[in-house]
Amino acid sequence: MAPKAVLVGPPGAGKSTIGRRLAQALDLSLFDTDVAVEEEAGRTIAEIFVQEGEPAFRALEEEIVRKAIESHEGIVSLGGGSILSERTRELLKGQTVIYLEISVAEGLKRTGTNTARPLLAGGDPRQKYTELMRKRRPLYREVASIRIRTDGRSPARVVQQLVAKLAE
Ligand SMILES: Nc1ncnc2c1ncn2[C@@H]1O[C@H](COP(=O)(O)OP(=O)(O)O)[C@@H](O)[C@H]1O
Ligand SMILES: O=C(O)C1=C[C@@H](OP(=O)(O)O)[C@@H](O)[C@H](O)C1
Ligand SMILES: [Mg+2]
Repeated sequence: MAPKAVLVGPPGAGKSTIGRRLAQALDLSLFDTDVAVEEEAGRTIAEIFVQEGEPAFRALEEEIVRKAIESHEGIVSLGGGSILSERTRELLKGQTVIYLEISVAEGLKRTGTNTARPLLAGGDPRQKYTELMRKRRPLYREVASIRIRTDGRSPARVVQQLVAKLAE
């Protein structure tokens, strides 16, 4: 069985927040791959990055994402960088994939004070986020079957629109 929907997008787009609320609205369960990675590793994502490096994190993430896409029947929220994996992009073909779009300015506001995302830590966050979007925007678009802008829209409004789109 396939998930009802898989959420993708950059850090701060709302994959975890919207995923939780969308699952509630549809009476489904949420599988958040970041949470599963931390449970599997017994450490936080920040700790995995520091202790083992990003490639080790990506390998674990790819495995957890595969299991989620192959077996979770509810809503799946992916980590922002999951789509960097070609194998994951292949698995997403034919799935209902929602790309939560967000501007760099709004993405920075939403992630700004949170230190849990090692990829945005250190250096100039605006430059990092801009560069991240330059690389990833084509990949988010490639895997998406539904795109929704989240700037200036409350989570409740985003969920309302997604429920309508999923019923089409
Ligand atoms: N549509 C929205 N409008 C305003 N704030 C939002 C919205 N979606 C998410 N947020 C806030 O942005 C932050 C990051 O959201 P999160 O769901 O963790 O994003 P992601 O999982 O995509 O990185 C949280 O503080 C959340 O409350
Ligand atoms: O964009 C990324 O590469 C990452 C995003 C994070 O998830 P969120 O997108 O939920 O913040 C988390 O998987 C990790 O810190 C790496
Ligand atoms: Mg998240």
